Amino acid sequence: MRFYDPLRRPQDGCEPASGEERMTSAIESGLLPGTSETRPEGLAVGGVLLTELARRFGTPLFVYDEEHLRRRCRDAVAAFGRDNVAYASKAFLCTAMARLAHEEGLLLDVASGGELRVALHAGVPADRIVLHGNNKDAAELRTAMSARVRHVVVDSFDEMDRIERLHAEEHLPPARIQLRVAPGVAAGAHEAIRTGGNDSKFGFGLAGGTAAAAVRRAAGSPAMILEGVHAHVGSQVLDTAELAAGAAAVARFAADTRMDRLTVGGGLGVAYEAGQTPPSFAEWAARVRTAVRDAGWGSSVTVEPGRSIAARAGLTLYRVGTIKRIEGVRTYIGVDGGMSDNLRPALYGSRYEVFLPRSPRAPRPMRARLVGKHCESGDVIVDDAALPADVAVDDLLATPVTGAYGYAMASNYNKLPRPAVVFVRDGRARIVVRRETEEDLLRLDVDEPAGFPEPTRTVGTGAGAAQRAGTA
Ligand SMILES: Cc1ncc(COP(=O)(O)O)c(C=O)c1O
Ligand SMILES: N[C@@H](CCCC[NH3+])C(=O)O
Repeated sequence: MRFYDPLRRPQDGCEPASGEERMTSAIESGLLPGTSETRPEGLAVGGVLLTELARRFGTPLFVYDEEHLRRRCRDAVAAFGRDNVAYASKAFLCTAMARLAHEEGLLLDVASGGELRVALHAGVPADRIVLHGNNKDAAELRTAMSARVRHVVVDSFDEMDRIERLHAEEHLPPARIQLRVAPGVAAGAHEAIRTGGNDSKFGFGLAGGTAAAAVRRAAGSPAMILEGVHAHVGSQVLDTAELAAGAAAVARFAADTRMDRLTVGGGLGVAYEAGQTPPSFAEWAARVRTAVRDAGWGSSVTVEPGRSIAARAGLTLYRVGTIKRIEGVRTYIGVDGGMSDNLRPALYGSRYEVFLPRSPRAPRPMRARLVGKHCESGDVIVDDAALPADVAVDDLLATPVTGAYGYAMASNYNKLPRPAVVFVRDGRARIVVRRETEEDLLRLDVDEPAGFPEPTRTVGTGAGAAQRAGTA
């Protein structure tokens, strides 16, 4: 399996936009959040000027258009039906986001104990939460079973062992489960985000009868109430036929094994560059419905969109700090964030656009490489950025469509504090995740003189043991 090839950078499943499309202004690009508007002073989202947000909250800054998020949630529910949409919170999660998705009638898909904790903290009822993970530990399962989450999506026989132990030894209630199946169909913009093939760490393979064996085991266990099957083929999929193929494979299995429920995962792709047109929720729903019906499934289908809910609702604001022109080579524009707030270009070769919020209608004839401030040449945010010609040091820049897997995958590389996240709506901005401080960066450090192993705890004899114990 080959993931990242810097010499042959894959994109997000789309052809790169043509030269002409890359000239389009921010407003014409179709990439901005839904409530974006131009004012004489520049671009406003949610009724608030981006320049004003940067002034008040600093940069880098994640800005989410709350109305856009809500509209996407509603569109998804309209396409698939109430109780048939779970927001895949791995795309972007904080307390406010969990609450928003719940208020809009979505279930919440969480993929770890940490995500589960945030969802419960936000007040999302356990019976609206579905727990995923290819290697859930006993603590995660304990929390989920005690809280009685809607479903634990069981991924392996080892996980079944743990669930049975928790039920038998700690008398936890039986878990309502779905079985995650690897349908033998993989899709997605990059090898690293394709999940549904036979060669996958996720789920019970349909191939070789493993999934059928999992059904038999779960059905016979007092610790599990088997309610359905689940499959997810991959992420950033722009061809709904691929999503439908995965859905059909698992639908056939669900029908054959007489399941009550069928979940076909997320994966719907979004546009990252001007000129790209991703499918709508309605198109996805129509395609999947036909496919599962043809495969013999007569009931409703649940989906788990993450990216397609959150991506376009969010953008990142950066401040330009350096501009380096190398005659005959290229121009580098350095900003105050980088791969610690957007890992996707480095990880998947993903492509983005960049705009100047002070002039959202300006054409973008200039070419430059937008880079971050990390100690790494691969710290590229936009490899071949199109920008207005007058971009200067201290300018504010915006990269749209960073609402999914941006903040979610942020790190403290080079000890950069993670940015703040604000929601904007009706002319008001509210911080939903505060900016980390340098104090936060020290919070987990332990600075005590005593080390391990302690000199008195010598194990075994001889010089080697004494050396290991620190007494030599
Ligand atoms: C099980 C599962 N459901 C849902 C999603 C969400 O995918 P996306 O953000 O592509 O919609 C993922 C991630 O790919 C996933 O693994
Ligand atoms: N992190 C990936 C998506 C992973 C999907 C989760 N299963 C991305 O940014 O594209």
